[in-house]
Amino acid sequence: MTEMKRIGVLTSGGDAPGMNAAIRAVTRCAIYKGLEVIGIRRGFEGLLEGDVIPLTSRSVGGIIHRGGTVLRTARSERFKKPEGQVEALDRLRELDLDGLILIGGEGTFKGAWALHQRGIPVVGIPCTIDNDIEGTDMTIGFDTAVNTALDAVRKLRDTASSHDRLFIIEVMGRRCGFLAAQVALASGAEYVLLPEMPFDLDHLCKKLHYARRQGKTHSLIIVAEGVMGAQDLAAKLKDTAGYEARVTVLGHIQRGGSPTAFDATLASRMGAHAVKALLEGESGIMIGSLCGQMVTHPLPVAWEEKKPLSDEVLSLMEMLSI
Ligand SMILES: Nc1ncnc2c1ncn2[C@@H]1O[C@H](COP(=O)(O)OP(=O)(O)O)[C@@H](O)[C@H]1O
Ligand SMILES: O=P(O)(O)OC[C@H]1O[C@](O)(COP(=O)(O)O)[C@@H](O)[C@@H]1O
Ligand SMILES: [Mg+2]
Repeated sequence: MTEMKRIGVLTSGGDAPGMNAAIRAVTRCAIYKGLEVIGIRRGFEGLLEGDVIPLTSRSVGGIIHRGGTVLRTARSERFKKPEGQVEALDRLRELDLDGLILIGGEGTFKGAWALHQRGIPVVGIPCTIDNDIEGTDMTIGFDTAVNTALDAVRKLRDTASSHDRLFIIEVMGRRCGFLAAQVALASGAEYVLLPEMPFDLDHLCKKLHYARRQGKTHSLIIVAEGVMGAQDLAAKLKDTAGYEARVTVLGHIQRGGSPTAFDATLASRMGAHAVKALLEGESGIMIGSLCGQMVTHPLPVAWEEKKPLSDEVLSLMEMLSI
């Protein structure tokens, strides 16, 4: 095992609130343990270009509460190819880095695994508003995104109830519905459409008819972007059952803003645990938080096992939306 002297840290994939808190925790814990820290800008793309900056305790000051990522982020097609990975290896050697901490989602972890297999010690910190990573109850950024979307949905409920209207609200989630399900439950929406479940227009129309018969004068439908666009859903409801719906697409607003206390805390704990794991000689692993405890798993856990939606949450939605 090489003695760790100098490590790198990068953020990659979609940004998420709490990325800065994680960068700060990694940097300060590493410096506390006597390491030098190099920040790599714009994820794998910046790594390929050698776009780096030394990080100090002071340079990561004043960022714990800020959304986005001071290191910036990117999605890099070049790095996905073996030639890109070999090039990245050369850059890492030139930079004289003994290990790398990668903050991002499932795609970032696949990239981290490629580097691990090529002999670079890596540790992944799960950070995405999608919460679609197995091995951790929560990813950094998810709680903030839920609260941001919830705040918007509550405002829409005000106007929906004042005008006796049906609203369709589209939230992020191309392949997973954690955000949609949690926002729907917490906002008291009548219906939620998730990528994990088959779309059933007939069932939706029946629920809306039933709601009206029960005396409900307004309804909220949450749809994850991966199921279909909110406009398309509104058109289907109009064509099939004559429903007039107002549409709101929350979009990238869900990715910004200050991290909640939960996310800033999770990011700080995961950042510290990542440095500890790297110093203990671990590699090819991700940090997780299970039942409040910091844990580690091999990186492939993140994509080989699909994180299931909670049946309890789904059946509760069904019960509470009558
Ligand atoms: N299979 C893969 N092999 C190597 N690198 C990958 C792979 N998948 C994704 N990546 C790298 O990770 C980056 C971030 O992944 P992406 O899926 O965009 O975001 P996230 O990490 O948030 O899920 C990609 O742009 C790419 O450079
Ligand atoms: O910002 P982009 O590139 O349009 O990507 C949008 C996607 O990124 C996310 O916000 C976050 O996904 P990742 O964390 O996997 O990058 C998804 O919810 C959304 O589908
Ligand atoms: Mg992802």
